[in-house]
Amino acid sequence: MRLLTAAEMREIEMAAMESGSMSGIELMERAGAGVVDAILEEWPELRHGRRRAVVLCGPGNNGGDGFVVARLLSGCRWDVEVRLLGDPESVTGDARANLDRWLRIDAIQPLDASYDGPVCGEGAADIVVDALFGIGLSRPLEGLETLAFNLEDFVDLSPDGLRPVGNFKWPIPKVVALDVPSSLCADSGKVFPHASGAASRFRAHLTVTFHKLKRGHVLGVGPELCGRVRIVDIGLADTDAGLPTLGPPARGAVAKVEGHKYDHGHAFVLSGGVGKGGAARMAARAALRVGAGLVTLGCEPAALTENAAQLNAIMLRAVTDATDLEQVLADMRITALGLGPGLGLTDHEAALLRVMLDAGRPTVLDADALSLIARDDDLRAQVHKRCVLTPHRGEFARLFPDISERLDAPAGEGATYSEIDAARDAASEIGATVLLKGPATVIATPTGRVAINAAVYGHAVPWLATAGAGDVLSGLIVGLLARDLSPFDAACDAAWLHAEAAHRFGAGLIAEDLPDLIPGVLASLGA
Ligand SMILES: NC(=O)C1=CN([C@@H]2O[C@H](COP(=O)(O)OP(=O)(O)OC[C@H]3O[C@@H](n4cnc5c(N)ncnc54)[C@H](OP(=O)(O)O)[C@@H]3O)[C@@H](O)[C@H]2O)[C@@H](O)CC1
Ligand SMILES: Nc1ncnc2c1ncn2[C@@H]1O[C@H](COP(=O)(O)OP(=O)(O)O)[C@@H](O)[C@H]1O
Ligand SMILES: [K+]
Repeated sequence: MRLLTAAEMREIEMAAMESGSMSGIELMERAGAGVVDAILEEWPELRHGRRRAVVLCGPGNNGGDGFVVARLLSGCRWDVEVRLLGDPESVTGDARANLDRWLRIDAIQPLDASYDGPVCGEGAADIVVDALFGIGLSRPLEGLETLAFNLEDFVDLSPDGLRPVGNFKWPIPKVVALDVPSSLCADSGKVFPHASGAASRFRAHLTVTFHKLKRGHVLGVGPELCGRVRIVDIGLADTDAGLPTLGPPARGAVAKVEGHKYDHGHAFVLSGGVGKGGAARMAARAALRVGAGLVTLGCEPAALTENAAQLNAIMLRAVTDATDLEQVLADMRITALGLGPGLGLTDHEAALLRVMLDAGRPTVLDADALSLIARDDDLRAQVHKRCVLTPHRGEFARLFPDISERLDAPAGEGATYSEIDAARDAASEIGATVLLKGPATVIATPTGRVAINAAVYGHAVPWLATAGAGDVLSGLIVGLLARDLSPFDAACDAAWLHAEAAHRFGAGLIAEDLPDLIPGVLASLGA
């Protein structure tokens, strides 16, 4: 799956039109027809009976698609009301041609403060089509602040899809967004606010997009606002434009074909103190499950008994202080390091972190290790290019406050800053691979390589929002680093394996389940 920016989509469209293989009007017709098919596939019951649609059209080509949808639904004997935002005279080009075709069928109504909105109750629409703005939206919304209704209200998550009105419960009109819900930035998954400061957003039950997904469908609040997404083929050539989302690791990257255990690397995971070892134990187990030949957990002497009671295949090593840790790491057969989960935040842990970074080996920095780095410039300066940092958004904000501020700002004028930009800038600033966690996890290197694991829509794994899931991810990366994968490949493959394992398990997942799901995932890759 490839994610396009709005500019990439326009380039593809322009190339098709310039080559003469497709005209703009043909593309618009295919887009509108694809939307109608998608609606009827999504809700087959709408194929029967006299149905009603309200189509909200904007002044550009997104509105043009809306006029096509209105015409085609009307051709299916639907009652269709078209509402246009702005002056009809300002509609030009292919959208104008389709507005004119619609005007030969019926009149249009203005979409302004005089309109109360699609009703919910008797005479309500079955479908509300949001064709106001698509990929052309590039600044805060104008002209919509006076609307008396809020489309977000229609996307009611009530399980029966009904809303009480008076003494009755009525079906809620289904909101279908064309290309993107109309306040969503197609490049970043952020929301454009209203120029007036009004807070309402457009949200849909179903978003129908064209040719390929756009970045905004996957990033930020995109998945929340889009509902479900369908992609319509409008006959544009398949190119290698866009950012590919991660797929399964190649068998060669994860299979164990031959060799001694030391040929598959030795991972060393540093644990927290007494009663704090659970997170590191889960990370160590994940490292072993993903194929590291050996895994050793280092802990303070007082925590040895507790850890020994829980571990068998994972070796234990007491680590008293920084000098002792230096001796452990003098063993060059230790090929990857991991620390942070449950580690602690005192000077003692800071000293251990310094030794781990000094070792210069592939190292995963997670959780408390990230917080230690965020508050100590000397430690931060020791981060090197063989490190992988795995912050969630809170840790990211502590580590990269300026970048985080840009990321949190709403969409404004011009290019909008996304998690992709943020991860890339963070990796460049700190000189190491950064994996920014979330439903869409972004991995970036200091040289500008970037990848995204999109656990959204059909691949959504909300059950990963569970304590310790991130600790397991860090362990998977340590295991793959120990096996000599590059920081970027280890982070990418681990992110995919982690989400895939969670997806297979589904509801009820807890972090402890995750390492033991890895063999099933590896087996299906032929490893
Ligand atoms: N590309 C393709 O291959 C295909 C594209 N197709 C369709 O075209 C869509 C893109 O169309 P588009 O480029 O005309 O942009 P669109 O989203 O309609 O918005 C632009 C209009 O909105 C206005 N406007 C902008 N911001 C505003 C604001 N904040 N507040 C108020 N107004 C604002 C802006 O005005 P202006 O900036 O010129 O003042 C302009 O009039 C795409 O999403 C898809 O649906 C399909 O037909 C299939 C093939
Ligand atoms: N809703 C979600 N969809 C997909 N992945 C998620 C979701 N919520 C959390 N995750 C993933 O679960 C992990 C949680 O990590 P983290 O926030 O560090 O938790 P913890 O510190 O408890 O281990 C990350 O890999 C993140 O990408
Ligand atoms: K739209």
